[in-house]
Amino acid sequence: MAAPLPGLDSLRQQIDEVDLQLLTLINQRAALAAQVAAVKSSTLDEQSQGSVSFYRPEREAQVLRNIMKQNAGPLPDADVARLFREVMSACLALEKPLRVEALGYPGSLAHLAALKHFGQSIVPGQRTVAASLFADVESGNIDYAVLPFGSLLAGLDLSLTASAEAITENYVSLFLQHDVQICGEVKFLTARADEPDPQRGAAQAKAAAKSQRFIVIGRGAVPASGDDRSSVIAGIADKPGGLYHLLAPFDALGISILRLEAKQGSSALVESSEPAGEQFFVIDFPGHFGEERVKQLFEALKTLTSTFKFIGSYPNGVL
Ligand SMILES: O=C(O)C(=O)C[C@]1(C(=O)O)C=C[C@@H](O)C=C1
Repeated sequence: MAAPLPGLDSLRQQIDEVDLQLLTLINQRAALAAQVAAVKSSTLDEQSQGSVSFYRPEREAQVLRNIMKQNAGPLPDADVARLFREVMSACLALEKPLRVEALGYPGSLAHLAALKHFGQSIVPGQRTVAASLFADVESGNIDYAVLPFGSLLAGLDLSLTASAEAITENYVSLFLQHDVQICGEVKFLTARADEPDPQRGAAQAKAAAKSQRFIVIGRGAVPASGDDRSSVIAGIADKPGGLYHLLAPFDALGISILRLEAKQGSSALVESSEPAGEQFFVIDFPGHFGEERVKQLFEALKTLTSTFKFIGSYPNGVL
């Protein structure tokens, strides 16, 4: 015969006890984070060129990956990661509340992506013009911005995100004009690949699920997290074989390409100084700018391009 189930009152009493332990532990953690802040403030951070970076995306990615790796259940990895995401968000807010703005209206996907990436304890904002976000991140008016990026733009539900005018603004020219870097990516699955919408079919649902990607832009480089990707903008003369030659160093150095996006009609994108007929590519690949192989790649790409801009090494999205 099965052992009798414990009574409801006894179980709730145990939950109360565990909650108190959690409360103590969470506050212990917050007090440690406050000490980290004091240490950071007392040592100028080279990465941030003189100002203190309280937000450390590489460390946050490591913390969340570790939690997911150690998780023995019964809570699923994604749920524990979300809970720890919020704990870290509150700890960081104690160090310094971050001002994070999203490209989109309140409740837009970009806004939700900002909360997903940074947690609820940020000072959120949103706007519909990408250019002002780039300028304000660069000047320090805001700490970070979250923007839809890449092939996402094509399939995005405009009503959920921002005006068509805002999202078709060209990020390539903005990255070339402003000293900002990608410091994180947020994958946002609006349609789950395993639950296809019968109206659209499994293949489209999968494609849609994959396409929802946002980037976080900030100032300064992000140290390696151990599982990183990098992005560059490469401008080449728009002629046959150009892309073939551009990709040769990736092959030679054994670096795979995670994403390649062409920006056509580029002569109109960047203000007058650009040669007519230049074609831009945004290329994502695995690795961090501090790795020897990636340094060699950059040297090779510089010799093959009319415009070359490194736009960030950042942790592969965890949540
Ligand atoms: O490790 C740090 O640098 C911290 O500031 C602590 C902490 C955390 O709560 O774990 C908080 C904010 C950072 O973004 C990363 C991690």
